[in-house]
Amino acid sequence: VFPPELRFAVLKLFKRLFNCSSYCYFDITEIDGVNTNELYNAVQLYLSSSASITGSRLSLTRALNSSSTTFGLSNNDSLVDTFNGVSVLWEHVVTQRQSQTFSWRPLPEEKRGFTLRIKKGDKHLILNSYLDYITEKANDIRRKNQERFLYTNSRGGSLDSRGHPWESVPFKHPSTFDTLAMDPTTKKEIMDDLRDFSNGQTFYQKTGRAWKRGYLLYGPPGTGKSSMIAAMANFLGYDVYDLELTEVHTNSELRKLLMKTSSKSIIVIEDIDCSINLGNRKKSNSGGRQGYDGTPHEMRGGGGAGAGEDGVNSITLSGLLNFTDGLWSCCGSERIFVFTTNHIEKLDPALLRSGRMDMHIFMSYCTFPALKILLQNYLGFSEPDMGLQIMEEIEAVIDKAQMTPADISEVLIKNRRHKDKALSELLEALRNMAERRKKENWRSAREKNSTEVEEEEQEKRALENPKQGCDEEFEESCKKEEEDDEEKLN
Ligand SMILES: Nc1ncnc2c1ncn2[C@@H]1O[C@H](COP(=O)(O)OP(=O)(O)OP(=O)(O)O)[C@@H](O)[C@H]1O
Repeated sequence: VFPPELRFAVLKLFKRLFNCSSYCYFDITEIDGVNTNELYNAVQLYLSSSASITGSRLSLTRALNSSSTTFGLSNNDSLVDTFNGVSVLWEHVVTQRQSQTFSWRPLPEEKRGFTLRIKKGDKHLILNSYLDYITEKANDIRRKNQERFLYTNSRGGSLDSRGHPWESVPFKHPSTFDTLAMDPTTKKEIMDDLRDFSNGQTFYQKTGRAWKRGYLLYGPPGTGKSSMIAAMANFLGYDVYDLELTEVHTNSELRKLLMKTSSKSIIVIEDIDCSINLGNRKKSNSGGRQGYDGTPHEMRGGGGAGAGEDGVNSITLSGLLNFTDGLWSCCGSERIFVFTTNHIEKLDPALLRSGRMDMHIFMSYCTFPALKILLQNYLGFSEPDMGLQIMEEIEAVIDKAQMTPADISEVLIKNRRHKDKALSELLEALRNMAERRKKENWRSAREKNSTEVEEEEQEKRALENPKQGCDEEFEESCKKEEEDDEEKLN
């Protein structure tokens, strides 16, 4: 007759009334104010794997695309765990959130939490060490499972059923630093830098710096920027937050998203030049550019629908920099920011200034050392194969061809069962491409030349007929004055 929530609440009340003298209770809620409570996640993971646990009813879950099954406590069920000879009781408390509850943002329909019951006499003996043990165990489990997630911000800033603004799927990108074709020295530098960063807790504490690092990956499409991010995540065992800026409409939305990211994560903004109008600076009267002044930057391509001129409703470059640099960037630790762009020349110098992005990494067209890595991975090449005559011919042409690793991979995949055919097709593709590049360079040089000649001729004409030039200038200045007057009148 009684609904389960009521039954549970009455039972809980009774239990507390009768046990109040001998037990104490600790509530670990899923959402702590605005932040996800990491202890809740740790307890959930710990309970899902602890062999010492005995429970009669467990819930089994397997995330979409995940290979592992986890079990946990069913809603409003309890189980006993033992630590250092002391028995404790865990209850998983799930209640419906009251719809009339006032909140500044939509909250999940269900309120979840764990309640830990410990005998009062045992509290001082185990509480702290038990919670430390659980956190450590949960981290071990995560590392062992290599379970990492790829998060993306939900469309239009909506929240999922658990009140998270990020949607997640298990992250299983196979790219590693071994599979990444790039200059070995740069690769080693990046790996050392990442290693130093993840082992650098004491250093960052000692120097008073936020434990975060920024990388800017730039280069033509298909040179491996996304693959590099995946390799970084796999190398460090971090989660990836793929931040779709066009779905974020205000700086405060951006801040909230950042607050909901966990530590040991890589926050990625791909194609930064397309996501936010970074070229927007104060224009002088003549239309020329002035330095960055923090004025609002509207979203490009309609992504910032509803973005207002006053900056209330739009992402600004300063907002983005606060996000990576300012106080807000420190609301978590051990975080890496990665921006990618195909057009570094379009980026605002404010983003490129030293201290903003710690490392600028150029992802170049395929070089010969990078090609060797692709050949090893795709065709199983070994050292003796590298001495083949055709390799010399390839080496001679590869830089001129300016082919991306993505294009070269395509040729190799197609012929992966026939090494010789793969190499000869590759050489042919490289030669064709080198020829095309030569023609393109020649054409653009010719265009440049003809523009220069035209300009020279114009100058010559102006010198020969100075009056005409003066008249034109005079006319131009009159026109400008008229325009200025009109503007003032308006
Ligand atoms: N440096 C590389 N090493 C190994 N594989 C690569 C490399 N670059 C590209 N590839 C291959 O090409 C595919 C596309 O590369 P990727 O998406 O990483 O390039 P990108 O630079 O991020 O391109 P875009 O700028 O278009 O997003 C990858 O799946 C990978 O197989």
